[in-house]
Amino acid sequence: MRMMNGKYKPVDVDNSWIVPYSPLVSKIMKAHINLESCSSVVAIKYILKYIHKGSYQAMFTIENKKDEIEDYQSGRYINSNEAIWRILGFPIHDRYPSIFHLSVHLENGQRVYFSDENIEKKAQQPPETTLTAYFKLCTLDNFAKTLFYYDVAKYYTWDNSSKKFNTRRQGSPVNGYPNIYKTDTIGRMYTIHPNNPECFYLRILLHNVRGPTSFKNLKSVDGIEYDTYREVCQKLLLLKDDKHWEDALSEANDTKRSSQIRSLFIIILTSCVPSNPQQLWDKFKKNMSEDILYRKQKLNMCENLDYTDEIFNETLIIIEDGCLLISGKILKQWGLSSPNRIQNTSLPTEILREILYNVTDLNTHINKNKSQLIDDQKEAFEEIMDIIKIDEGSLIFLDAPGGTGKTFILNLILAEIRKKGEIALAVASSGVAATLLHGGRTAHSALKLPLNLNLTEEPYCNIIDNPATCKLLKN
Ligand SMILES: Nc1ncnc2c1ncn2[C@@H]1O[C@H](COP(=O)(O)OP(=O)(O)OP(=O)(O)O)[C@@H](O)[C@H]1O
Repeated sequence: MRMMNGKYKPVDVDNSWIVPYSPLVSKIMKAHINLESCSSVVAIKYILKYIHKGSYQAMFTIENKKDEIEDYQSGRYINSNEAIWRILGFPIHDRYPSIFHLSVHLENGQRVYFSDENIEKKAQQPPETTLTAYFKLCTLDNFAKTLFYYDVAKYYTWDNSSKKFNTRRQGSPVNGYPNIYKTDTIGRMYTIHPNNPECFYLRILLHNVRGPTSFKNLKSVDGIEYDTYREVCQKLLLLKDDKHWEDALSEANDTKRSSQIRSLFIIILTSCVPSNPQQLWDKFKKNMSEDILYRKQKLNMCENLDYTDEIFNETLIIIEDGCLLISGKILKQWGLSSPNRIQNTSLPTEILREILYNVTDLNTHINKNKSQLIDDQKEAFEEIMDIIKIDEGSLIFLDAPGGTGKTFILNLILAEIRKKGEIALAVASSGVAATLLHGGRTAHSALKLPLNLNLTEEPYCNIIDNPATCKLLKN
């Protein structure tokens, strides 16, 4: 009976259901054998499938789970292919050529396992790794000096107990070096992700520098020692240029705002492994700082204010904050100079506003107006300048009838002081008066004078404890 569409259907069983038995063939082959003639296209199945179909699958349970031998024997399923493979004694598995793993780490950056008992000893003398042993080998062995790190396993074996490389005793001899034998062993350095930049560049150097004797030695090229492995890679022209990143930033510069260019730079730094971030920064720092410059120009009411180190420093702080957020790394780890965060807090716009005058403009102003001074003005101007030069501090009252040139002299004095990069705080009692003085502000604003003296018993200037304000007033 056979199930079809939910119903049993009767099946006729005839001779075709019986495996044919041929006594003659069985006798010739000395085995029970079943011969079938395949005359249709279905034969292809027998030719291709049965040779490759491999083991059958089986489900089974293991009662005594603690007995590993029993588990193995009960669970092992040997199919015909595997059985014949074993009967004929073919190798079960093979690995060729052998692979030897080589550690890559920064100086004192190797992994050290320690316990409470041996922690001090391990700290004083960390165990050798294949890398430090390779450096030692290159110091002592002339042949090793000719090798790249990845080649060392071909000629030397690693003694794990003494943690050092020994010359091989078997293999093919090497011309010119008696007692050195070569094998096919492949040395594989562990992969280092570019997010670990210095180690990544160290690995590149190990692939390209023969016989280094120390970490320090790897950092030296033509007798010059560099600070970072990245610089050495650049010096040896091992890194690709950053043209495509330059193009990306240039393109962004055509259409994007400064903050967006900064974001792109942050992404390039954290995800794209640029070869020379410093060069990218130098090229695009102005584009990335435009909004900050604009803000400072507005704040200082000075359109001539140009890019300064403080502005770039502020940009770098924003970029570093972005990098920290994405990858937890500071700019120094990409070979960029670290922003000065202290400087940023102690040199705010308050001081910048007073020192960032355009010297050319000031000189033009002085040259134009100084020669116009009349005798009285000249006398007053020179006397005041002399007092300022003595630098002992004093109170000077300049009084004259209205419209006789007091403000004219004051602006000249301000320009004379400011052109030397010194601070001259110009204040006036009213906003209108303040606009007449170059860079003028109201005294109430600059000195935080109390607005209504009648309201407080002991009036005082509300200057908060800010080093920048103190410095400004002191100067
Ligand atoms: N030596 C000079 N040469 C050319 N122009 C001058 C000279 N001195 C003053 N002036 C001009 O005279 C005008 C009045 O000068 P200023 O405003 O300095 O006078 P003031 O004494 O400050 O006036 P007030 O008391 O009303 O504030 C200004 O336009 C100024 O440029």
